[in-house]
Amino acid sequence: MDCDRPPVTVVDGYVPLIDLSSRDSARGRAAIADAIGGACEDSGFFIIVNHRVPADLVDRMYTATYGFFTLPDDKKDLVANRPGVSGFRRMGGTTARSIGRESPPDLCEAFSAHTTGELGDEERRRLGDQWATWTLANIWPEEPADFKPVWQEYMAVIGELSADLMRLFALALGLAEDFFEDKFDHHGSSVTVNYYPPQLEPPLPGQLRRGPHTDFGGLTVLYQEDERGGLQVLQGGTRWRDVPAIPGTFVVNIGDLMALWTGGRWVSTMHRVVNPARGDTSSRLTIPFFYMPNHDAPIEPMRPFRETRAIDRYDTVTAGQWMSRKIQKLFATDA
Ligand SMILES: O=C(O)CCC(=O)C(=O)O
Ligand SMILES: [Fe+2]
Repeated sequence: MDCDRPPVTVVDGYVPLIDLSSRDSARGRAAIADAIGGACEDSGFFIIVNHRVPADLVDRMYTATYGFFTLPDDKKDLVANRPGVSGFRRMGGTTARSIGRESPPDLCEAFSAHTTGELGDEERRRLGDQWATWTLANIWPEEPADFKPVWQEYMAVIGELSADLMRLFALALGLAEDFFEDKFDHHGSSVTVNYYPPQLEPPLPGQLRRGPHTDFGGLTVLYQEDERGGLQVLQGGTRWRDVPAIPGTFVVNIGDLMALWTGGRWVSTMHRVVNPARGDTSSRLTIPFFYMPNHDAPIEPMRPFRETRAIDRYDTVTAGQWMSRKIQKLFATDA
């Protein structure tokens, strides 16, 4: 790309499309960082194109994951999440509870694995003493046969992309590019896939595919199935905007910890996934990679932002405590 051309294309005025192709040159990085900074102050959401994640890897990840979710339930239950392991959940939780709202459970199945999930028991025990998903061992299905290697490859590649996005975030905030490196050098990120099954029955009142929430961590890189939208992001506290599903792109949004670190200058925006129109019985699969900082990273606003407005920290001190509190609410079986 010509670095003099702005790297942003406005798709809908709220969630811009940012072209990452010039990210090898200092000039290109500065222009991209500028576009990212604008988006993160406004909506906290943007879409990336020319991200260099091989299309073939995304295809293999989609195919293996879709293959798993469309197995019979008894096969999926072989790798059901249980104490000490991640894995399959028939119900993806009640996401609205993470923001203190009550609703029927989300119409969603989920499968999770963590970047720390392959460590030995002893090493995982050292990742904090609170209940935490990133201390869970991964559990893998035998079918489809390539599920585990494809997920591992995908997590490594999107982890690298996320680390570079954090370097661009640092530039956007006027910080040294490596500013966030020591906050993510033993990160416990996860892929928690959402499979939204065909809706053969009408949803209950107030029931969504995923209820309103903000993401908890540093940033999220989301693959959404082409042309089957549903993701909406809140604008101005009242207006839900559709996030376009554009083939070959990822949606990136920042999580609560970026908002906390920047003293609220960047926004972690509420989003949700709405149901398809009645009679539309298509399923939808999305693959979010949640880039979570080290569990022991502090969460007070970073030095340049200490004087900006205070935000609710739930009196938590570390990133791990914050994320653990949020995740527990989401999966609580009673409020
Ligand atoms: O499925 C989607 O489009 C988004 C899901 C989401 O917001 C999440 O998993 O945090
Ligand atoms: Fe989300």
